[in-house]
Amino acid sequence: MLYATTTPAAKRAAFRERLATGELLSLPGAFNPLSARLIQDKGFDGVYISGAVISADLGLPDIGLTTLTEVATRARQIARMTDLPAIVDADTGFGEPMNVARTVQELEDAGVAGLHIEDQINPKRCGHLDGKAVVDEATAIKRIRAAVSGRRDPNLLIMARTDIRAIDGMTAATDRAKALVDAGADAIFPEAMADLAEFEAMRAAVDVPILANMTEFGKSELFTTRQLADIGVNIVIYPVSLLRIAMGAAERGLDVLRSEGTLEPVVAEMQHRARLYELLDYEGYNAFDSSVFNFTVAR
Ligand SMILES: C[C@](O)(C(=O)O)[C@H](CC(=O)O)C(=O)O
Ligand SMILES: [Mg+2]
Repeated sequence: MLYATTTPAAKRAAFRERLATGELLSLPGAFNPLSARLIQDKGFDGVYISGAVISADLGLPDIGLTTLTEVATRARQIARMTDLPAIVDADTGFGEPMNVARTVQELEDAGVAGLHIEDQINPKRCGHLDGKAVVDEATAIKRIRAAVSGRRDPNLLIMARTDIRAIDGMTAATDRAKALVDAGADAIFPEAMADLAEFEAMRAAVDVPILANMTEFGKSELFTTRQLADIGVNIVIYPVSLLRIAMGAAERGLDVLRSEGTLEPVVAEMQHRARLYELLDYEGYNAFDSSVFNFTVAR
């Protein structure tokens, strides 16, 4: 009932323990708090909170228009609804190194288990678009150092994302990743890897956990969890997938309503009211309610 009961500190500690096993942890992107519950119910290891989804949800493109306040608010709403650890996309950290440190504290207060800061210039753009640019190594390092110094819970996972592969190639990407690990990054998110061999090269270059971004319609092929686990990837995210699935279904439903004047043909595809109530734990609220109202006080 209400929010999940696992504390942010416990989620962070549990996430660190799971990561230390070396197994592949699978994190679908929650496009709202309710979908975080579904992700937990289906037995995934964590939830991802995507910057692209937060932007799209507001009707905006993913080009650095969202504010720290918007991202932290959404992260808090999603993270508190699940016992799973949540990893949030902090884009470029919302400013200069001092701002990055504050971003980390705000997101830590929002209850996430980890976050990633990328090395794109401001304003950033989706990592799978062409025409990106990255900052120099010294600036990228400053962002990660600032992030690490901002954190108060040592278990908050600070992940460095590098977008340099699409600009300067794979050697630049492994060099940048090593420098970011030396700067204190707990994990590496190598953006827009072209194939499995590139993930393998990244795996060989650093000895911290690495993340694979299995976003659809992007620069990477969609590898299976088996393929990614076999080469030692530690975290896989499906950042925008649930939003794409839901929006695809919504579009098809609206077309049916428009053409047939009824949604009857698509009712079977809808989540049933009973299932929604199960996810929302109506039962729990009923029990709470009756315990309040059936309460008798001895005089
Ligand atoms: C992971 C990502 O940063 C996100 O915001 O979810 C995006 C995903 C996408 O646009 O498909 C990205 O830059 O890869
Ligand atoms: Mg993003």
